[in-house]
Amino acid sequence: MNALRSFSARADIETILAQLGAERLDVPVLQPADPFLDTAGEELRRRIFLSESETGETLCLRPEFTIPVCLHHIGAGESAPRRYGYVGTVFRQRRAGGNEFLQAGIEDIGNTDSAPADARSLADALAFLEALGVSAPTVTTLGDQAVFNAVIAGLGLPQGWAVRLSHAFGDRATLDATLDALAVPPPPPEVPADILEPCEARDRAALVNALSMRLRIAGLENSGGRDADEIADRLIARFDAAEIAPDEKALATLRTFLSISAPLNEAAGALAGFAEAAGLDLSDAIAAFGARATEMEKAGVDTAAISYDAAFGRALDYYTALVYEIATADGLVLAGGGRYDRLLTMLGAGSDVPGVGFSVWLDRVAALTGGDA
Ligand SMILES: N[C@@H](Cc1c[nH]c[nH+]1)C(=O)O
Repeated sequence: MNALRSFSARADIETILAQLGAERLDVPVLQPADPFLDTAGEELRRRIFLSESETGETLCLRPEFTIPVCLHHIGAGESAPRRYGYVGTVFRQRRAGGNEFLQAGIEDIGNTDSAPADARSLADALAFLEALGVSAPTVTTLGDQAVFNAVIAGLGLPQGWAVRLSHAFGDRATLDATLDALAVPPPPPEVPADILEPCEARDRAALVNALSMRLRIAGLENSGGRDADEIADRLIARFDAAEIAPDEKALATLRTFLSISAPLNEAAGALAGFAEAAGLDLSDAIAAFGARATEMEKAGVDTAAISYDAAFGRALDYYTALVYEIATADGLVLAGGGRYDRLLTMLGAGSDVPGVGFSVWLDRVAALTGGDA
């Protein structure tokens, strides 16, 4: 596998990146950890290799490229759209197998014409795999966080639940657990009387006082743990959650939505049928979805061969709309990507900057093609 890191392998990738119209960008292996911890979500957070600088800054070995590429774009003060291409090692802790993986990809940042940019991203990912010599049939699965969010908004679920569900999208087990919890709200936490009273009254100031007193008595104040404010917010959220009556109809509608699966060229119709039956106005989300599928066709993508799965998401928190993966017939993911329209603002951009991109897992491709990537 050492051959994967060889110069000739990288030179091939650079040719492919250039052919796909991306400019090559190198980003440091050692990155500030906070941007990943804040924006990438739980699944990646668990896998990050953390370290600390002499000055106390928390650093990490880059676990992926999208965030460092966005940070570069912001830091360089770019205002024009750019297409960045990259190749290099990413580091993720795994219980079994290796911890270092070779990735290459393209991030298309600042292009406000979303539908064609999305289409180009998927077409590029497919072309990338073909250029690497992947000839076995692949399976492309597509999901859409924006459609999911529109359904949640249309169902009028309480804000706290909407946020939880939106975060859970991309992780089927967490999503199912959240749906189950929504059906049977958890009982309120058991707390002593001096805490219970302000909780039930939702008297936040009194609750913070009572909690501060207990922390002080226990000698825990300012011990670097969660402080009274944060504990108060969590307690109030748990009391709120316990009081929300389960809305069975909304839940059933949500489950029906999550079971929708159709070839991409029929998916807008399937979504429209669902929206009508459920009495939801999803017209904006469906129009954007349909326009994107049309652009994909124009870009030469066989949309009849792509599966839209309403429950499909990726386990990274920064996606806002399109998500997709290209896998082998037996489910090994070779490439994945999607749109992240809020990520650059979260990372410090002064105005809205849209982005879409994908990464290819070169080690897996090499194992498949028998080549050295
Ligand atoms: N960085 C993502 C893939 C991606 C690139 N751009 C958008 N998404 C990953 O490692 O899975």
